[in-house]
Amino acid sequence: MAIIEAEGLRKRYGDRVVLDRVSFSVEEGEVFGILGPNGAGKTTAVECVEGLRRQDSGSVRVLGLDPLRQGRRLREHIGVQLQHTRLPENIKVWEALDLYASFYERARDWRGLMERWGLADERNVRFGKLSGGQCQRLFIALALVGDPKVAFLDELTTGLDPQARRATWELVKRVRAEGVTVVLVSHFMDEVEELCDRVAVLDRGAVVALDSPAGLVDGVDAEYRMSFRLLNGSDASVPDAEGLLGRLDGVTSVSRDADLVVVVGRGDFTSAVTASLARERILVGDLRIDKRTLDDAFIALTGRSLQA
Ligand SMILES: Nc1ncnc2c1ncn2[C@@H]1O[C@H](COP(=O)(O)OP(=O)(O)OP(=O)(O)O)[C@@H](O)[C@H]1O
Repeated sequence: MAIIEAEGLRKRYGDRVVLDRVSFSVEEGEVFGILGPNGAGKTTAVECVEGLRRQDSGSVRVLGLDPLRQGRRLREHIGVQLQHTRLPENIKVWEALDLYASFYERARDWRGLMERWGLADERNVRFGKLSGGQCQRLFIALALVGDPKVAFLDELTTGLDPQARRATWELVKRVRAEGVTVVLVSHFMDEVEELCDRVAVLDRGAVVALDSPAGLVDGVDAEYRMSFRLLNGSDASVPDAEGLLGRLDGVTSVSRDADLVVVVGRGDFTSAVTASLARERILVGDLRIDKRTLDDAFIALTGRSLQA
């Protein structure tokens, strides 16, 4: 069942089109990613869905409610961690949880939440003294204090060190395991690959693809590479590996440095290469095929790297 339906969202700031007919739906129980480079319109899209910004046109339904006209009712059922959430430096962990719980009619027992999210030892620590990872744990706990059906997590791991990022990923998995649908806004490929069931790729305000991470990788005809070493003896018998392999279907380039051959291509070119090597009785070792990644898919979709 779709828990969120966004249809044809458009938004401009002055002359600048920030969302251009953005549509997606989120199924109950999934982790849905919105992926794109800085400025792609991710936060704008998600804040229209949350009812925090007003789209110029297009419609949104979250849990069957219109976020603009039924915002108060909706906010009882959603949890939001905004991209730039800050709390007063002096507020203690327990005070923040108590405060947020007061915003909801049917809040969860925040003491249990504090235990569950590993914050019990920090209950009296002031916000300004928390580490990056502890802050994220607190923000997730705050997003869950109203016992939401959907949690929106925007750029959750930006600025965290690798260890804290991984720990935060485990928290997101736990949120999902508790039955909460998660909308995760991110500009990190690895995060989306690890956590999301489906992803909308946003580029310059438009959804350029929407699929599972694996589906996105398989769906685009991105180049990838294989490499191998010509084993002793075969080198002399294959003076023209470039010519032999370069003619195969899907191969776009072949380069050779002494006994190391690198073949770049598309589609199922690796089968053609291995079959051709076998036919010519060319022995190879150190065979490596570099997996296509979501980053390759992103480059194929948008013409640029997300990580740049
Ligand atoms: N209130 C506003 N007024 C004018 N321009 C805005 C406003 N909010 C956002 N923008 C512009 O709209 C574009 C999209 O911003 P948005 O924050 O939605 O992108 P994003 O994909 O979430 O990027 P980031 O990851 O950097 O937050 C950006 O160019 C931004 O400068």
